[in-house]
Amino acid sequence: MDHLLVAENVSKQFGNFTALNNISISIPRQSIFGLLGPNGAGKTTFLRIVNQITMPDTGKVYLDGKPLHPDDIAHIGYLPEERGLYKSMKVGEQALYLARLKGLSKAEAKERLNYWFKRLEIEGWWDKRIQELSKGMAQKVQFVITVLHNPKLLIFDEPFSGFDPVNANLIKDEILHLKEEGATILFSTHRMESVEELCDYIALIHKSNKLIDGKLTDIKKEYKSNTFEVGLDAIDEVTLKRELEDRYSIGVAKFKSINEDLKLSIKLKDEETSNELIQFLLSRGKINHFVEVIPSVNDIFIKTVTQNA
Ligand SMILES: Nc1ncnc2c1ncn2[C@@H]1O[C@H](COP(=O)(O)OP(=O)(O)OP(=O)(O)O)[C@@H](O)[C@H]1O
Repeated sequence: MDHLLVAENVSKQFGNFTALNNISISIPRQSIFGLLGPNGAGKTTFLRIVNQITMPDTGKVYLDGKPLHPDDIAHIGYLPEERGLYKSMKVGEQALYLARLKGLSKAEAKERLNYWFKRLEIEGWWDKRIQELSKGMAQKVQFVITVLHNPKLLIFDEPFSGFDPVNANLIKDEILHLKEEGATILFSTHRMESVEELCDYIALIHKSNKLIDGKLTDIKKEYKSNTFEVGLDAIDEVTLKRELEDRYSIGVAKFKSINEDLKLSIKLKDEETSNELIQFLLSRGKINHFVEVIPSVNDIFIKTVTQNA
């Protein structure tokens, strides 16, 4: 597979404390990669290494097949966790200044800023001072500055923190759009619903070690347990429950439905198929609901972290 970013065996100590222990992560080109982990797991440390703010003690990072080089900063857009803009400067003035630092000519910077300000509906903010902006407003400006030079790699540390649901959705759509346009995106987040909606790949870091890594759909397949939620109007509930208990491991399902029916979660053995279960249920009543239980990223996160406490 074609990877834009490859980190190999990256480790980082702060004094006696190991912040990252032998972390290897590969990010396919034009994909969205979510870096997950509890507070203090090492996510920001990893992102700072990729941005060459922190140097790893051991290990290597490659961009486009070549070891990271200071000039690569031109190809990377980084939205850091601590949002820093000069409070007394005006929004437009500051955006132009930062765009120039990224190597854009004044005319080009203006054109791109106009485009992005319009796109994010913040045209009216050009002459406001940063100190007049709310946290979410300042973050929108910083998002624009991060993506302005069309970097091939975008790195967002908690891009949604501080945003209301409308703006969080707007930024989510922009991230998807940037991917469509060719960017590769690495971001850290604690918002599991954003991971579900955005990520093609994830890695979970816990206590400086990587515990999970891969394609999100593959990880979900690995964590699912051949369990189905069933809702049915049974002809004879008591007999059916007994029959099911003899064959499968069953529990009470928690899904909501408008029917006053029997709601069960039914775990099949590895070799059994859903068709066999449906076949069995067909003659026992009317099936109103039949869905495989797919673990959420939240479930996978909690299970993995608590098992490795
Ligand atoms: N400059 C530093 N000096 C000493 N310790 C540090 C430094 N930077 C990070 N650490 C430690 O490394 C660990 C990992 O921190 P990091 O910020 O990478 O975690 P994180 O996964 O981003 O956490 P969060 O989800 O809370 O943002 C923490 O225990 C932190 O205290």
